[in-house]
Amino acid sequence: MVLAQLGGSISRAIQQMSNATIIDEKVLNECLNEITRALLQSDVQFKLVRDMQTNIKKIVNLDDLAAGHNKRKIIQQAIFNELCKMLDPGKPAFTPKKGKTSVVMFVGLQGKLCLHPHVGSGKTTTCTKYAYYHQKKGWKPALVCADTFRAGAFDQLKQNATKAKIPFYGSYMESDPVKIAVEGVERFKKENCDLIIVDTSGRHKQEAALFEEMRQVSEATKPDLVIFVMDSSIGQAAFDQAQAFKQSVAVGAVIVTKMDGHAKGGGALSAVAATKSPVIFIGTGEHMDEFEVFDVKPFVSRLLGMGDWSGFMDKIHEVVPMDQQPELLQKLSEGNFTLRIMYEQFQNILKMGPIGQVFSMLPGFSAELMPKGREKESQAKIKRYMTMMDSMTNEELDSSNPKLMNESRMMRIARGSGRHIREVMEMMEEYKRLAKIWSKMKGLKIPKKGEMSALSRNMNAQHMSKVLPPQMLKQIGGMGGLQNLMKQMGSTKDMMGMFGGGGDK
Ligand SMILES: Nc1nc2c(ncn2[C@@H]2O[C@H](COP(=O)(O)OP(=O)(O)OP(=O)(O)O)[C@@H](O)[C@H]2O)c(=O)[nH]1
Repeated sequence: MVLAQLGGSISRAIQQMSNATIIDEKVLNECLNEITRALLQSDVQFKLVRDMQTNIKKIVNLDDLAAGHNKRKIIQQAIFNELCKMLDPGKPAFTPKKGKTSVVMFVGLQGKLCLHPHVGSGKTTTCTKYAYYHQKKGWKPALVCADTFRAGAFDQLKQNATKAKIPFYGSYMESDPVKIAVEGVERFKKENCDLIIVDTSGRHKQEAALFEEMRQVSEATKPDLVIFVMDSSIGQAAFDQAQAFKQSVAVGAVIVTKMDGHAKGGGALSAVAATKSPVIFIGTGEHMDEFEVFDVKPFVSRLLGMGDWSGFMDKIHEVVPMDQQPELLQKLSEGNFTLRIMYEQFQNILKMGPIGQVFSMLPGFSAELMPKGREKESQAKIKRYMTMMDSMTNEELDSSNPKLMNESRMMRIARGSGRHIREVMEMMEEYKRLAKIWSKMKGLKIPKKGEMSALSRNMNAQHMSKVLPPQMLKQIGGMGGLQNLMKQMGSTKDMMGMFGGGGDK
């Protein structure tokens, strides 16, 4: 079961429970059993699932709930909290500091239980993604290839590093991974790199030999952080594998790769439990920038189909150039999504990568504009749209009234750009679709980065109702239910917490 399906099953179970006129023990048990089934099917370890069920039952004591309490809300919140707890080991991972040298060692198994035994966990790719992510933020990362077992590992790292313009170290001749690791770390310390990343072997003749090698590399390089890289498709094997690494080296964080694939994602939860370390990033594709910071609450919100405002805002900050941000956010909060804004955003997309990532974070919105695996086609489409928009007048670009674009205007644009009128119409449909989504931002106070709580303070039920997916709103009991809920919760901040946007970052 893919994670999205897991989310769907859980949401359905909650929905079914909410439809019941009276929520008694039987209804609660049915709901919990449904959720348990979904989690087990997603490869979450049995013990974790059982504990979660017990905990929810403990928190939600139906008899104790005085009449008038919102049982649904309590149960829903309990499920949300328990899922968060599963993914949050309670202590944050070591975070390297810019300008201060840190050594980060990556470990992970090739994964003989993977669907494709010849494919690695994605460790080497992830090392580069991690380096690239930090480099974009002004760090001076460097890559060391201490995988001497797999022929081609150094070439792969070299290729990736060269593409991203990140210094690297490795050897075709030397067969001692410890020696290479130490030399590489020494060299980059001298060169004042602040993030020295050591990639290690993922396969060996025997697993015991691999773990011993990890122990030696770790002892010799004294990493500040050891990151366990796990393929999201390893399933139930995740717990044992993660635990085996934890016993050899001090794993401090987890990165789950291939979250874009068709794998069951539940193993991630098990890896967290086995290593008592948080997931810090997830890999969402083969490209360098398909790498996302992992935050528990927004993730669970997204999992439950509740949308992820904070991730969305972060993406805006990442994708839109700094100097354009205030202006764009201002325009959006006025609700005027013009063709010119669309044009400017297309420019950003072409510069920065798929906006599908951004839109997929909006509540109830899937990445239709840039479907996964069809990025090239989508880019060509965007370029085509931009050529057509180049033939538009300022009046047309700055209007937010789609009625302005009558047939004769569209004919002129088609002629001017050498495209068919059908294509201009298609673009206008795309514009209307985007405008509709962005119009939900109208009147919304947009926070600066790091001011998420400002957003929540300024959210009222009206805004909330606009951005929540309709099925969710129904589940809460429509506008009235939402207002009640917000009153009961005292502040909208808690509400946003529940929907994934709460708290300062
Ligand atoms: N779809 C998808 N593919 C990924 C992701 N991360 C890595 N890959 C692909 O997975 C394959 C294996 O990645 P590698 O980085 O070579 O794996 P490795 O773990 O270093 O391999 P070993 O050294 O053998 O352990 C490559 O084809 C990568 O492009 C991801 O997040 N999504």
